[in-house]
Amino acid sequence: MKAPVRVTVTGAAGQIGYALLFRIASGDMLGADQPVILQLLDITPAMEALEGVRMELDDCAFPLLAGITCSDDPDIAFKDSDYALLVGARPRGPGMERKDLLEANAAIFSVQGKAINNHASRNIKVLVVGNPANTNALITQRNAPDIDPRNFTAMTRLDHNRAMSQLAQKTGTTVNDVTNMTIWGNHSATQYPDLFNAKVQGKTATDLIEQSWYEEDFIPTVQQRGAAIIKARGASSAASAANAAIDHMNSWALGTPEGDWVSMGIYSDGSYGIAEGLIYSFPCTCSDGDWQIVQGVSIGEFSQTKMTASETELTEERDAVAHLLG
Ligand SMILES: NC(=O)c1ccc[n+]([C@@H]2O[C@H](COP(=O)([O-])OP(=O)(O)OC[C@H]3O[C@@H](n4cnc5c(N)ncnc54)[C@H](O)[C@@H]3O)[C@@H](O)[C@H]2O)c1
Ligand SMILES: O=C(O)C[C@H](O)C(=O)O
Repeated sequence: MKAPVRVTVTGAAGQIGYALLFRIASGDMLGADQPVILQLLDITPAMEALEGVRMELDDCAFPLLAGITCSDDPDIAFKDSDYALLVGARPRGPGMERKDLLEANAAIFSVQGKAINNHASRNIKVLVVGNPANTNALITQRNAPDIDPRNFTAMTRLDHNRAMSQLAQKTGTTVNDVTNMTIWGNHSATQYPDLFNAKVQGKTATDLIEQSWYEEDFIPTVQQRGAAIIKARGASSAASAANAAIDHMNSWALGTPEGDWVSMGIYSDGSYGIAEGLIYSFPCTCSDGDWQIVQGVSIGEFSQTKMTASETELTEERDAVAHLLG
């Protein structure tokens, strides 16, 4: 058996937390041979509810669960942490865009970035789920200057998975037939799901569908899926968000399959002309616990316009939180 790793989850008493913790503890995220110590963070008024979640985790008798701590202090929750899932943040309600949460949530991530910088493992892998995820990841990264910026990522895997399902349904196939999906940009309504490079049973997706469906149905459906779920459920996505967080960390830690890639919001190195230092979603392969941006993906005029629009939005979000960027 491997030595246990420390996994911090913030917002652990919330609805995504409830769908996430049991899957981490059962081995879905880091593998069936990797014990975990859960370090759970929430705010002081949520401590009693968090204690209830801890009791339920105990009651599952997970063989891989080597310990649980619950705290309202980020300095304790991030101590020696190897993996961190930053979920704790306010969700949006009907009629809001995710960037409307910036003011309410941004301060959380500057505090947590500092705690990570001061207390976490130098190799920590951080996934930001709390919205607006890309810019919150940027704030976290900029407040942790002693840690490699590559270790800070934002979740666009839910959008990636949504796009795969929509394409599979349209082409009468299953998600097992869909590869090379890419979400470019921000986890927002400007995100760009790219079907020019996606494949269904090895064939280019855009050869199998009409351009009108792509532009008028597929892209808006993927872009607006979060809002559609809020409208239908009266609460934002939780189980599918937790599932995507598991997928993101699993790919990063254990690798992506040969010939395929995943979408990750990562620190831009200037690839595809995207401003360096933004947290932007790119196609990525992962191996040996590290990610690489897939190079040489073909970008036509249609794609370029949409990729730039999302980059512009991220630049605006970054400028709006300049005071928190360390
Ligand atoms: N990136 C994505 O794809 C994606 C998908 C779904 C939801 N989200 C976002 O995830 C976030 C959480 O959603 P939820 O449905 O679990 O919300 P929720 O309200 O059910 O839970 C949020 C939890 O965070 C806690 N919290 C608040 N401030 C905190 C702080 N400073 N430190 C630690 N914990 C804190 C709250 O007490 C609560 O327990 C929201 O911002 C939501 O918009 C992102
Ligand atoms: O849409 C939201 O606000 C929640 C989440 O980001 C989602 O995409 O489901």
